[in-house]
Amino acid sequence: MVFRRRARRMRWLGCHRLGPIWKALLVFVAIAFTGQLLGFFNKSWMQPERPRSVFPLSSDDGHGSPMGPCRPHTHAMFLKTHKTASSTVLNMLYRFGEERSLRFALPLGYQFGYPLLFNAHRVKGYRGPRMVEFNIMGNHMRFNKPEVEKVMPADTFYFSIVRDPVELAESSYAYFKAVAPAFKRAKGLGDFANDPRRYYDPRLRNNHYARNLLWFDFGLDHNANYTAALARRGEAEIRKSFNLILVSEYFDQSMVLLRHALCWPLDAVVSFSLNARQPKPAAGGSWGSKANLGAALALTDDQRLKLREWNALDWHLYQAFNRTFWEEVERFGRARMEAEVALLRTRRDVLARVCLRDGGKPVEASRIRDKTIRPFQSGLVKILGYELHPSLDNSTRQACLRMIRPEIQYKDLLDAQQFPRAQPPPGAAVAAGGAPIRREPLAPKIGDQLGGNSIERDWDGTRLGRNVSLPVRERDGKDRFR
Ligand SMILES: Nc1ncnc2c1ncn2[C@@H]1O[C@H](COP(=O)(O)OS(=O)(=O)O)[C@@H](OP(=O)(O)O)[C@H]1O
Repeated sequence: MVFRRRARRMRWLGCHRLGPIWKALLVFVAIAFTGQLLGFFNKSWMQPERPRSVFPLSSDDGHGSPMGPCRPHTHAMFLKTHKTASSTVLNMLYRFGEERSLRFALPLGYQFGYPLLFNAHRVKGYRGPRMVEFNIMGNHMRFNKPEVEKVMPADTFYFSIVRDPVELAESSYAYFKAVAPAFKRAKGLGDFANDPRRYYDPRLRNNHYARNLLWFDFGLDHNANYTAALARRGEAEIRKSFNLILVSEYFDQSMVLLRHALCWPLDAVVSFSLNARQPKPAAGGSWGSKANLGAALALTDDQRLKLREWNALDWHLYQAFNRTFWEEVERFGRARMEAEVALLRTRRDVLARVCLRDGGKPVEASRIRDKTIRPFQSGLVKILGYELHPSLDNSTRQACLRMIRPEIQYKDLLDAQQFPRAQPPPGAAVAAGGAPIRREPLAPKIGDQLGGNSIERDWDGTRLGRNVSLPVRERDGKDRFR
């Protein structure tokens, strides 16, 4: 009976008359249609003639909710605060700008003279106040608005990101243990939290990593004694300068707000977490050959409270901007936010399946076969990166590579694109994306103590120069002048 009905239906559809070629065609159309729905084959992924990105260039890429008639912002300044997921945000800016051939305000080394206050002359290619149109600025700096304004256009969108200071302290301790004297001397973060003043000398270079790091990055005095009035003044100053402050703990919601503020397509804010630490080992385990780092980072509730007090200025900022953030979400609409976050996560899952090996899990640098995409390593813990799926076609590979290329390598690539005449001679190391880079990121050599180092160096040891002759580090690690 059932079979008879099915046979009748097939006859009605005319399938019995279809030859094998028509059947194959039908199957192909069905696959292509499903692919479209899932976003695998949007226009940019299908065009083989030149490497394209996963991101179509309109503000409405068909994946997110429609953006309406707004025009995408192309003047953006991101204050890259430390240990706040800022490398993940910077990667989005890099991708967005690279795909649209926007001009980046790039540092001579890898940071804008950090930890000194920002100065416009730190920007490669700067020729005087607003002489050159820069679109995007986002490398680490200690914020200094009047100098930034010399570089960026008047209609620039300013934004930054904050994180709970206790989580931030943990990340900072793990990463800067070897360079911040206050951390170096303590047995562990708990030990430091018990009595920070015992370890902390405000005169020593790099100790800013150990106290009110957000406050410091925003250009404020991080050693000032906390008072409510001072904290409110600092907060007000930041509010005057910035259009939006994101919150690391609510990264996806932050991306939705950012995308709407900038009128950017959904794909521009879909990302894989970069610069993540290897997770803490289970009790009794150890991290590699080093001491038990799990114990070094363990904190009691009391120690967490003490860290909050020690970083009281940052705690104030975090609370204030967290409140504002949720007010923004309220204005945006809670239900609308939930729907957009769900879309963003679905899209990230799809891209992870397409792009990444091991189901998209981040892996230790040493396991990444392509050495040119290994992330920079620092401190006590292993910083994780990604491996690309081995069987990607060229254009898909280029698009995926953009999403996982570590910060240092990406900066080198953009630098080479913006200053093509300054390329190193043939034979220098070439990154996966075609850019010359150092073979492997070098260990950081941050200047020791105040006044102890006459040659000015960036955080990673790069010797800094002026715009006239620019030092580059070649594959052999020697500085040469371009
Ligand atoms: N998407 C997303 N959401 C939440 N958290 C994220 C995300 N991406 C990166 N991270 C975490 O951010 C920490 C690294 O921060 P930064 O990239 O700012 O570090 S750095 O200052 O540039 O070295 C680092 O934190 P820890 O793992 O606690 O060290 C990353 O895991």
